[in-house]
Amino acid sequence: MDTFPKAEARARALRQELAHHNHRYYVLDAPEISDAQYDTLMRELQALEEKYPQLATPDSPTQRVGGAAVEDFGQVVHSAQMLSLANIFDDEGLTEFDDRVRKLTGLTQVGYVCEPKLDGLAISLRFEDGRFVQGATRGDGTTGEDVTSNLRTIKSLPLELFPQDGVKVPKRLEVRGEVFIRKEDFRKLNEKREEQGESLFANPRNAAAGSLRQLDPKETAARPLSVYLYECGPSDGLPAFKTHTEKLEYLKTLGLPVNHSQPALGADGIRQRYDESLKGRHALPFEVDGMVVKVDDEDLRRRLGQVSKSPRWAVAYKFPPEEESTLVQDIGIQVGRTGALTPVAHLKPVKVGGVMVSRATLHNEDELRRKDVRRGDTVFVRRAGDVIPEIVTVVLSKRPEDSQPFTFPTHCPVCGAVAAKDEDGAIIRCTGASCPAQLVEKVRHFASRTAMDIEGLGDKLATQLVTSGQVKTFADLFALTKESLLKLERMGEKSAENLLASIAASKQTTQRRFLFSLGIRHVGDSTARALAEAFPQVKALFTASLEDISRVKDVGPVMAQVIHTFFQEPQNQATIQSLLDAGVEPAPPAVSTGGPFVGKTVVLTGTMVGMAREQAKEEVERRGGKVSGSVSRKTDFVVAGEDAGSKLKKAEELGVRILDEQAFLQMLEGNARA
Ligand SMILES: NC(=O)c1ccc[n+]([C@@H]2O[C@H](COP(=O)([O-])OP(=O)(O)OC[C@H]3O[C@@H](n4cnc5c(N)ncnc54)[C@H](O)[C@@H]3O)[C@@H](O)[C@H]2O)c1
Ligand SMILES: [Zn+2]
Repeated sequence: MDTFPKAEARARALRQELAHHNHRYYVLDAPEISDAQYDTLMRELQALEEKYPQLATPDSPTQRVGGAAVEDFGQVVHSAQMLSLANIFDDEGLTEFDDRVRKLTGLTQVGYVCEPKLDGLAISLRFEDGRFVQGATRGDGTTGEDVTSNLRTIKSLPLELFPQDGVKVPKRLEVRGEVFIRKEDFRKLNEKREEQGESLFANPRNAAAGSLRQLDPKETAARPLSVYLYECGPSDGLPAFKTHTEKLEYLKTLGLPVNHSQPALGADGIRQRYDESLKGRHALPFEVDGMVVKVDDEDLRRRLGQVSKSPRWAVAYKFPPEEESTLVQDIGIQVGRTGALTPVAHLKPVKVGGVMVSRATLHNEDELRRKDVRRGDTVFVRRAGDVIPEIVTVVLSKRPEDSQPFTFPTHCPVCGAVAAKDEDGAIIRCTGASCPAQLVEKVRHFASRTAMDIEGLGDKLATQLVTSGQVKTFADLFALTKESLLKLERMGEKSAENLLASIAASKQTTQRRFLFSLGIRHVGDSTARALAEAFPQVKALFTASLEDISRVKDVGPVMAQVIHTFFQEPQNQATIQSLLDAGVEPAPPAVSTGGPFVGKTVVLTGTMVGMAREQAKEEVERRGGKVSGSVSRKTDFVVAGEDAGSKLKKAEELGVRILDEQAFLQMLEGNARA
């Protein structure tokens, strides 16, 4: 049970806590907790003050607007107070609001307007004789900060009013609205800050506030801010508006950027608008944290008046939060199907965007390092729409003193093989050929047509074999039995027999196919061929040095490193050994010790009908010949296709032996082992 002394102590603690968060939010633009968490604290204090009215002090955060104006800026005393809005969070709150309005006005149905609640910061602008003369932040509602020079840098804000035909420029106009930053601009701004090693903004609202409240207007000019206006303050020379809608129309005729506003009749009309705007929330180019509901009729507004810090005629109907702060309990490494090691933050579970979130990906090592997320950190987590949750920023002010940067593992946490960086430098991958985390993908590749060519072993079967535990390494494929295969779902006798036959047939393979099937990163078919030629025996690669491998045709330094690491890995050596033990016989490429091309220099000219130039070259080289680009006395044969020109002529002059396509093919076939 609540007792008064306990409630009093709690209220004092809450006030202190809220004051701290107000300072971080309004003055420093660097909150430590999410808006939803702040709202929860606020509601707890409000409930206590309602229960024990003697606890409500005039300086309680429940009674006051925003935070104090920072003195570094000039101060502006508002000609009429700038208020906050009361919040509602659910349908019950909406019904209460509408009931109260109807009771106070005596109406059975009230006309409202609904507007996006822009998530930025409130400002007040003054135009005199059509010229923009002063702009201020809300501050504590009574006194704001003079940010005139900064506001001048906002491109969408006219510095001079240009009314449409027939509309008179008011003598003095005060307008109120919201400065905000578009999502796209926010993303770019944070990217730029990241590049420059500056701290990131937790969300667009803090980015907008931080950008507008710069002491140097040049800084503000570099930040892409926008502004929408939604209210008039005390002015001189304005028409008398009957409704809010009329007022907004008028502001538009003056050339001012005005917030969207839509009519809604009664609570049901509001409900419909709320559903629509909740659905349309992500399609908007700017962040909204709710919908503002306002009584449309200006006269009714005057009758309803205000309570301590908010008008009675309006309310902010908040959306479910998409951003929360929480604790990083641990950072783990996930190994994906392609072997990529992905850091994942394990979070203290928190509800974001309507679902419980306990994990957030950190994408890769670079991202982790850039954001410098550590165990024990408090972070802001976002989940907008269906997007996967992500960590936006770390709350540095809450980082534990003994915190250590996360060190990325050098070995795969699943199988223990060395983890190596991709050539593009972003992704770190496990190099283990039998790493269970990557096995499905690897088995599928192993069996594919250009690899071991095991017919019938596609993605689906590979998944079944791996998840059923029948295949833990490639070699297990050769130990499969009909009996074990029949245990798999939807596997019939016939398909099992066919599969076993095609597995058995695959044992007679070539060194090229075998090397390709191992799934070494970057080793495609042609690299496999070059490797096979240089290393006809696979086990020679276990002891090959990096230099040996670099000498292979078309193998660059990055690839050489990958290949070297692969064959050094004991796990991979074991896999290869067990494949050989299972009876796989990779035939070395045919090395020609005899035949018409050994040691001969060949020149190819003209167009051949049955074979591309590249292929003809390979065929000659495979038979121990050399292909040269020009004809000389050292040339042994010239192969002349159709339309052969000067090279053919030269060969004739020099008396070099000339082959037409037909003769060339016959010579190839005479020594035609692939
Ligand atoms: N995370 C934190 O630490 C922390 C600290 C303090 C405040 N806050 C957040 O700020 C809120 C309180 O701030 P507040 O007093 O500015 O109230 P508010 O932001 O909930 O609502 C009032 C404000 O809404 C804005 N607004 C946007 N669109 C509008 C429209 N179409 N018509 C009228 N006004 C519109 C105006 O700036 C107005 O001042 C809290 O509920 C919380 O969400 C968070
Ligand atoms: Zn692994």
